[in-house]
Amino acid sequence: EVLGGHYGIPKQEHKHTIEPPCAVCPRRGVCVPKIQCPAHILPGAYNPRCHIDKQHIGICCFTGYSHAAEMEIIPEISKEDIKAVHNISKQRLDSWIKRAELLAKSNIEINQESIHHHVATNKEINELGHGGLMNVFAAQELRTRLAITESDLALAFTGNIDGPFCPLPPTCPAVASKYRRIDGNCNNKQQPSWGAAQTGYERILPPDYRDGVWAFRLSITGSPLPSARDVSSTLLVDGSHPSRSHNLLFMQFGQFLAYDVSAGVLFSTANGTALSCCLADGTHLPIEHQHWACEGIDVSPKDTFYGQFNKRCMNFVRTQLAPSADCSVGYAKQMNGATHYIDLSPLYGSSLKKLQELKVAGGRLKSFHDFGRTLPPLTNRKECLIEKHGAACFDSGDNRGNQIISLTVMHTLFLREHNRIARALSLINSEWDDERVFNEARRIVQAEFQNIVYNEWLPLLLGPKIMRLFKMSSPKGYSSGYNPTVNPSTTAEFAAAAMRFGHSTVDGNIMIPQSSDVVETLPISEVMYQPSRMRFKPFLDRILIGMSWQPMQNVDPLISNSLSKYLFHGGHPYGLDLAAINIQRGRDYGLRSYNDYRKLIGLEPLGFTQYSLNVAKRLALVYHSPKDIDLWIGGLLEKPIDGGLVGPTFAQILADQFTRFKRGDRYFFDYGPDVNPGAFKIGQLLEIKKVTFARIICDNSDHIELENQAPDAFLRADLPGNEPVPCDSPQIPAIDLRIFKDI
Ligand code: HEM
Ligand SMILES: [Ca+2]
Repeated sequence: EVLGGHYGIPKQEHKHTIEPPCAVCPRRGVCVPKIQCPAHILPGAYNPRCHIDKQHIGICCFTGYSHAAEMEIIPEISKEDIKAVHNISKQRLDSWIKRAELLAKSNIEINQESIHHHVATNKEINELGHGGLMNVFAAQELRTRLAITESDLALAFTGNIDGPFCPLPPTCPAVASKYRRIDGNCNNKQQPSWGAAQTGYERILPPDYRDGVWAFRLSITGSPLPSARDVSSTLLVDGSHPSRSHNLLFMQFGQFLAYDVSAGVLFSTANGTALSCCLADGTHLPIEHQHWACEGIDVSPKDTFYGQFNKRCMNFVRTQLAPSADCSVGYAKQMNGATHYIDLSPLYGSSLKKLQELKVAGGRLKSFHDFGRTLPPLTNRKECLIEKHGAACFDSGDNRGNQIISLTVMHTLFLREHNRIARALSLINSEWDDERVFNEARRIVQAEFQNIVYNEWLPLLLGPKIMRLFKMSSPKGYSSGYNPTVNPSTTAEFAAAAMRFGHSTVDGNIMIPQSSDVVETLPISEVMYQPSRMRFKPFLDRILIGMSWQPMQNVDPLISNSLSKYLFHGGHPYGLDLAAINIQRGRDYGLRSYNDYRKLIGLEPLGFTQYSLNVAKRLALVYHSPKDIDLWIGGLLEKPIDGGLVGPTFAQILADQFTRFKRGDRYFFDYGPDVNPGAFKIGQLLEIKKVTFARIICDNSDHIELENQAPDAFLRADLPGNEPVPCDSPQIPAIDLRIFKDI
């Protein structure tokens, strides 16, 4: 094996002073898994052990579900202090913007390649982002003026401050709408902007920034961290470890889901075009020509791959910041351009403006009729790499929908599902107007999606034990567990590290069956931002069949070259390194080092020597100290937990997140009318709960070559018991839409 056998981590002996766990937590504490009570790692914290249920031990938590990052307020800051720093931050912002405008006009020859992986911005979003920046300036200024310590900053925000950058709270109707708002606002009654698009990521642990506010962290030794590219090229290798059970559809659904809940908005020029941090000759832009958001990744002249191309700089642009909803001053919080909720943002978008572009008459989504087949609408955005004749790029609620053709397939399936249901609803309820049809179809498809996430996909990721421990398994009918104090927002740790486990599951090739005995090997580097094969009639059926048979790759330190050397190469002999970008993104978001998260979940921190010899050598080659290891790297080096795909650290971060997405979402599909303004009638809910991903494929593929489908769509079709069956088999139950007749 490439990394010398067990790169994994030896089983940890628990060395607790064992006092018996409490039966009931004192002082009305709640018994939770450690990760849901980050306050337990604070010095002097008191959190006795307790029984979560018969099998699981947790800790008594007295801070509810609030996390370490938002516990107390720095008392000694006065209104006057704040006013003074506001003025300063306003000036600072003006000068930064001026500088950026000058840079945009300078005719220095920047590197144009591979700068299109990008979430769209517009004036309104950039304005909000300026609010976020002013917050950071104010925090930096306060820190130096008042000698606020880093640990104070980590714990505390100033209280509500009337600044020029406070976003207005959304106005919500007195009677909650039956339908989710497209931008995610008005879900939580007390905190109406929680989970909304363009708000900040939450955190599990406070950030680790050099200045406590926004600057990249340093090594524990005080020197800079190793280059993200060096870490990637030293610790990760290309290679194939196919999964014995999970197929490529599992991987592909994961990316679609990831983009629903997370879309880091990068800084851009004033008119929204992407920034470049590297020169045409492959070196970094001189400092005086760099935009403030540049953190171009250093590439060593001795780089095993990029060295031959004299490439010394890999483009990296920082994520924009969000002003805090409660209008307080503190460390930087990155901006999520999508709604944090699981609500199919990639299909419907996260703003009214986008939705209006996507909607058409009949309550349907705009589509492109390609000789009788429905595809997402074409777009004329210039993001598709090779603009040869007929080259297509598709529009959707998410600008990343063309990143890879198998992702475009997901968009196509759910677009067709929406239109299929809309059509059926308007037949059953002929008196409904378009708006009603659209909203009801959207509500149903969102519910189907959440059902697939929680009942099919997530159990296959985390295993039954964690599903139970975090109380995420669903009952037959309505479920309970809504908790208005739970912040549903995506965490920085989830978006910049744990959920990126998926990058390890990507295979460099997709197998496309051409006929019963010929299979085409399609390198994914040929279908990034090049989805035009979608227009080839039998392609959709073929790739769906291919992905259901083909194993995904295991979660381990093996990353396909197509991601780590050729990402978005666009015809050049090299592309970007997604692994290096993941590491750099973690530092951009102030993620703490891996060992801090181990401590958080109750595991011993690791030293180099606790890894296998080979891995230890490589780790020591790049990192100055085991306390420097980046979270994404540390997570990939862990051995998967029993019954799950990822190691314990990622598993806990993911589980914490998916509990928030459920407990913090008043519109969660299987909550009853007691909490959910859009609750389904029980009979309707039972129909929706029948819908599996296999059903979505059966109802929305072309049936040119796909007639049979494996019932467990995320498991390999060659697994015993999962043999493909005809689409009308009772093993792939269908929803009876007649139950949605409004009488
Ligand atoms: C199939 C090929 C894939 C490609 C080409 C791809 C590419 C990318 C790129 C370019 C980014 C932006 C990186 C950055 O600037 O920070 C990204 C982010 C991300 N990816 Fe992937 N990815 C793929 C698959 C997956 C899968 C399978 C998953 C999860 C199961 C996943 C999860 C994520 C997450 C959570 C982010 C962060 C999104 C954000 O917050 O903006 N990706 N990916
Ligand atoms: Ca969403």
